[in-house]
Amino acid sequence: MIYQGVYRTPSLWCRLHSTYVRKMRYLFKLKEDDGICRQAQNSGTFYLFHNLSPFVKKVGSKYLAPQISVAEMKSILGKFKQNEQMIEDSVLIGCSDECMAYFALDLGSLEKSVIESELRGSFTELRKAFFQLDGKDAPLLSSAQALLRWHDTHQYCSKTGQPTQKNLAGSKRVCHTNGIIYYPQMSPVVITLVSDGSRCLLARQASFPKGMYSALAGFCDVGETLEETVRREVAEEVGLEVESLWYSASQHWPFPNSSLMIACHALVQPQPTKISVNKLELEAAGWFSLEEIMEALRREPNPLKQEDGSFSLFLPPKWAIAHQLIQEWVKLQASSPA
Ligand SMILES: NC(=O)c1ccc[n+]([C@@H]2O[C@H](COP(=O)([O-])OP(=O)(O)OC[C@H]3O[C@@H](n4cnc5c(N)ncnc54)[C@H](O)[C@@H]3O)[C@@H](O)[C@H]2O)c1
Ligand SMILES: [Mg+2]
Repeated sequence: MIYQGVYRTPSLWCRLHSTYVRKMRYLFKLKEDDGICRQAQNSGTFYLFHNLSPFVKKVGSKYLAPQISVAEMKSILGKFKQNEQMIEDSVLIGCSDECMAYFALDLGSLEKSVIESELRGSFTELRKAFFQLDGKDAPLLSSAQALLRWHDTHQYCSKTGQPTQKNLAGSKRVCHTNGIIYYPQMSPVVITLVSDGSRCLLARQASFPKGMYSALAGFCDVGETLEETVRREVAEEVGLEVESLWYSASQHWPFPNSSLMIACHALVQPQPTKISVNKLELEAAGWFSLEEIMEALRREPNPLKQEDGSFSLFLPPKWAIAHQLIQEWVKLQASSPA
């Protein structure tokens, strides 16, 4: 009872809870209550997409993701003679410290160029814009795209074949024929930086930009623990046995679909450390010294052709969790006895 009373008295509510707790409780209510979510849509802001490409503005070498007001949204929909109810197709992706809700909406059914000239920006592939996005925009657009994609591909119940309906916030879809509730999914992926104590192991797939090497990554199989996935992937991809491992951090990753990247460090026995590369998975893999890694960290994350035609080693951009793993490994080397 006290709890409910507090909820209804905003000033007391604000005094009793930190900004973070207030935001989380507010988002929870929006996901649970379509009525409150509808009100939030009428005062919130919108990140726009067109067939899953986010709307961005280029400022110098950076991309910014503008938040479109509900008034602007209504004006755009009016220009296309679309019903304002289309706003309800949006999905909730967060809120400001003042509890103003952020939504994402895909306007793929409307003419792209008209929206672009109206709002003076462009719908740009997320892969192209991702690494030049502002620190706050990248995770928002990444989860927004993942959520919009999931709704687009889960329009029908896989049991009955009947249409499913999203709740206003987009945190679930329901098949009203049999009551099955579908929740957005993501695939767990481990990403592991293997070390032998003095060197670290990096690998590249043929699809990577020339010269880029990263930590080993792999999807979790059903039933596996994270530890089992790390051990299996290292054995599968480079033929080594992990001796010990520890968790570092995690990151949502939008490519090619929605993944939860779980980053770990792993140690293998110092001897033998001969790599046997699984050519079905990787183009190349190798051990790199601290000096080589430090030099690569100073380089821009772009292909750089050398005189002999080969490409200089470069590492994933700062945003990628692989980069953070490498930075941590460098710090660890500096702090551990020679
Ligand atoms: N954020 C980062 O720093 C970073 C760095 C490296 C890789 N990654 C990501 O890690 C992911 C996994 O790496 P990988 O490609 O080496 O994985 P992987 O070694 O498991 O090999 C990929 C193969 O696994 C199979 N697979 C099994 N489950 C799958 C699923 N749920 N979705 C798609 N394929 C599945 C497919 O056959 C696919 O070709 C990639 O999507 C990549 O974008 C992120
Ligand atoms: Mg892999």
